[in-house]
Amino acid sequence: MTYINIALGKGRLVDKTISLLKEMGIDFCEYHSESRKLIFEDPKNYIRIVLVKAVDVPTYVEKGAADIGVVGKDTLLESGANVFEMVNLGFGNCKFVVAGCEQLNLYKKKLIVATKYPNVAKKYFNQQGRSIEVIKLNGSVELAPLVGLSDCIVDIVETGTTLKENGLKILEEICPISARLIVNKASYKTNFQQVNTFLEKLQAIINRLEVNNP
Ligand SMILES: Nc1ncnc2c1ncn2[C@@H]1O[C@H](COP(=O)(O)OP(=O)(O)OP(=O)(O)O)[C@@H](O)[C@H]1O
Ligand SMILES: O=P(O)(O)OC[C@H]1O[C@H](OP(=O)(O)OP(=O)(O)O)[C@H](O)[C@@H]1O
Repeated sequence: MTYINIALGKGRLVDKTISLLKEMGIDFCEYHSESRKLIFEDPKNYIRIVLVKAVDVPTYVEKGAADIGVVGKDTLLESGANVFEMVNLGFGNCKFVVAGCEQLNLYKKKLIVATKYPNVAKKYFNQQGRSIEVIKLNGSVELAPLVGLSDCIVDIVETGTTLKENGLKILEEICPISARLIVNKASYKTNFQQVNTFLEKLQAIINRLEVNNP
């Protein structure tokens, strides 16, 4: 048996992922949320987790540094990584939207869009034949239209609190988002049995949780 390496983004998705793994009988006894350690192992189950920046999860998996990754659909779409997307984990639910001031004309000639997700934004507008100028930001994106940096934003919305507190509205919905389990293409072939057993166990737990929590 070899270890299965799982890349997890340090951040919002980590606790739910570790709880889900625990339901599967996989336990990283040394792990706690304040730890600065980046690798944890469950030697009984041959599972190792590596904690990376959320945006880097697709890279670790595509390049084979991890066999499996847990990543938001937003990050996955933006990365365009060449990986297998295998399971919708059903948490980390939010949605991609275009947001701005209520009276904004989204069809104005040169729309300036601020976003952490330039590829997603370009694809969405270009598919509709609308050309945009993208300004790439790394956070606090809601600020951009308020200070005249952009006309609107493409970002994720969960509760809507950030938009509301900054006087912005959802103008268009792009697509729903949730956490996804991704698999390296080579690992899926060369280590099929071990990876597939893991996926089957995981799917069974997700099905059970859905039945108990519809
Ligand atoms: N407000 C939110 N509500 C629900 N899910 C969210 C929210 N923000 C992000 N997510 C989901 O959780 C994933 C991980 O978010 P997290 O904040 O940990 O990383 P990040 O967005 O890359 O942030 P950072 O730049 O701080 O590392 C996102 O890719 C998205 O799928
Ligand atoms: O609808 P809400 O529940 O308010 O959540 C949405 C906010 O959460 C994310 O930001 P994050 O907290 O990751 O901060 P960031 O500005 O650094 O991206 C996202 O970019 C929104 O700003």
